[in-house]
Amino acid sequence: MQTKKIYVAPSLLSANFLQLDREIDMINNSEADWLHFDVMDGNFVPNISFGLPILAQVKQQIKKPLDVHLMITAPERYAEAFREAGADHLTVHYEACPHLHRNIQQIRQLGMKAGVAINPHTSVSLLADIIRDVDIVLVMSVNPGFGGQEFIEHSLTKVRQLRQLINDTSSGALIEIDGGVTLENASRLADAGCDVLVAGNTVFNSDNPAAVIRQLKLG
Ligand SMILES: O=C(CO)[C@H](O)[C@H](O)COP(=O)(O)O
Ligand SMILES: [Fe+2]
Repeated sequence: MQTKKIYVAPSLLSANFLQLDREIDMINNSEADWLHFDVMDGNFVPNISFGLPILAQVKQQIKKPLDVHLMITAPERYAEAFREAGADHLTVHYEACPHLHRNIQQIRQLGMKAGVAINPHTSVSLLADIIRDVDIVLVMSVNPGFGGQEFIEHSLTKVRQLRQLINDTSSGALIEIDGGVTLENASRLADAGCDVLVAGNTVFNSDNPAAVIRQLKLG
């Protein structure tokens, strides 16, 4: 049973886009901490979602920090544009960044919190030399590209390894888990060391999204 604060970040990917106005109001009036915004380019991942113009409009109405997850190749090309469109946190993929340290510096210099995401096959040990420089580590617990997939159980081991790495290095990074988060696995994720739960399908495809967000926060 965990007692620390758990952040909940509903993922807009599973929202009803014909009723975005209502969905954003629901988030504003809920206990959600951040709004998670998944950008996919059809190249790094086999799907295309939404991008800068939508983010800029969402920014006008949302009252919570915008947590942008870039699933795109060469994300450094767009860091400044995402800042201008309203991103508060910008997370790039380890697998998409041969110059990750430079990319993280760029994001921080632009005034955003900087995150690194790792795919299910990417080892936590590869983060040893960047862990002190990031604000967020996003552990993908499904293969990126789609909402509503099944949680990969091995992700729990990765979260425990990451918690150990963060403790050993006195890093201040938050652990964010993304993919297949449900009311059933939330407490195990919190106990393993997660700080932030991203949830798309579980929140937006429920009868009472605000109540689900509240329950997820209890871990
Ligand atoms: O990054 C993502 C997909 O690549 C999404 O944030 C993630 O899949 C959330 O959706 P769900 O909670 O429905 O699994
Ligand atoms: Fe995501």
